[in-house]
Amino acid sequence: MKSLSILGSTGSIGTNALEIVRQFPGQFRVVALAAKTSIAALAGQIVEFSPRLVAVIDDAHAGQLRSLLPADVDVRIVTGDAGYVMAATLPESDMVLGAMVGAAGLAPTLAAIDAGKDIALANKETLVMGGEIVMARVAERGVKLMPVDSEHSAIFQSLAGHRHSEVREILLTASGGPFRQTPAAEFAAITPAAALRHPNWSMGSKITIDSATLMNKGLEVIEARWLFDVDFDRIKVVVHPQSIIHSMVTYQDGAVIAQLGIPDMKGAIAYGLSHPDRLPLDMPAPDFAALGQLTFEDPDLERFPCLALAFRAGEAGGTHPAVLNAANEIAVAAFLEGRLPYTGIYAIIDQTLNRHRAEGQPDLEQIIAADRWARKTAVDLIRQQEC
Ligand SMILES: NC(=O)C1=CN([C@@H]2O[C@H](COP(=O)(O)OP(=O)(O)OC[C@H]3O[C@@H](n4cnc5c(N)ncnc54)[C@H](OP(=O)(O)O)[C@@H]3O)[C@@H](O)[C@H]2O)C=CC1
Ligand SMILES: CC(=O)[C@@H](O)[C@H](O)COP(=O)(O)O
Ligand SMILES: [Mn+2]
Repeated sequence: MKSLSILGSTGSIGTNALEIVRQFPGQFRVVALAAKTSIAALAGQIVEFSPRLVAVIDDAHAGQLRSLLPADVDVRIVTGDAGYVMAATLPESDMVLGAMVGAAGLAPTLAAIDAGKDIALANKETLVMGGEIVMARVAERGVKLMPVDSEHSAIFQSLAGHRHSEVREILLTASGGPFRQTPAAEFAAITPAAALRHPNWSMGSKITIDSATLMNKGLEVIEARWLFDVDFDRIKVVVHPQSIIHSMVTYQDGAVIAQLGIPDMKGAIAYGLSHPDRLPLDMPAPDFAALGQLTFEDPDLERFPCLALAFRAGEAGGTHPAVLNAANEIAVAAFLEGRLPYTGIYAIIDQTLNRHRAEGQPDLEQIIAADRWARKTAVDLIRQQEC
């Protein structure tokens, strides 16, 4: 029986993870949950899964949560950054699923590693911001870090049983998003509703917008660089609109090993939680005859410049990736609120990066300072455009 802390339990990854726990009650139990403000959903999860501890954003939401729970429910409710760290480091917990969205995932993930927990990591922003520090701490503490992001789970599976020294390159597949075939002239008029219609995956709103700009793939390139210790010049992106091949590894003899499956995150989440076992999921394999064909194309960096920007920030290193990530979070939120056009997402990140004075080999404090600076800079830039 594995005891889990699920950070981001009310989100897309979190609820899929709880569905797996529901299906395999003999394998997993939930000891801690964390969310931000989705209090009604969290109350339902507490009643169903009986965690010992739950973390929410602040005292007001803790009060709301307590008022929704039946009087006989015995759960400790904690709040804020310290509360998220408590959920991540609970002594009873064996593994922490990092499924918060955004930079908020970094501190609890590091705390969990320091506490000796195994990690199943969906929160790619953690590795974009602090990949070098995170991987060093994983090695120091000797904990397991399982990738949950579908491409990285596929790469992990495609690397198994092979020598790192024999890898030629990593091939990250990208769906291309909802605007793969949209002419650039139409980009300025793209609405949040259109950008939220991902062709293949059902996900939270931030990552769905990232998929629509191809920033998601850029963040994943940086994530792969740290997870698999491969330089940027050996990570390639290939657009594969069917999202059946989740990613591939090319070896020095030209052989390509891939992992395939239908686009359903329960596969990657279950593998991350249960490795080295494979759970008997109620999950169909792809029907290849029905699919007919799997197709591939190069990404169009002219129409999707966020991907090139992420490669540049990754290669520049230091605090650049944290700045890229923070400016992207601010710009995506502004786009979703209707305060920034789709094309403004790239513009704001680019302008923020251009103003950044980078730290070469940053420690955690410097990364957090760069994140704060980039948020403020991006907010100011968006305000100036609104005037
Ligand atoms: N969805 C997917 O299929 C995939 C997601 N990922 C990655 O997994 C992570 C989660 O994505 P997804 O599940 O789609 O996101 P969602 O937006 O669906 O869920 C986010 C979760 O994080 C919580 N949360 C948000 N902000 C904070 C905060 N500041 N502090 C604490 N908790 C917070 C939310 O709580 P509340 O509900 O209360 O707001 C919610 O539980 C992201 O990093 C994403 O890139 C990677 C691959 C696939
Ligand atoms: C499911 C998952 O892992 C997402 O990150 C997915 O990859 C998004 O699809 P895109 O390839 O469109 O970014
Ligand atoms: Mn992915």
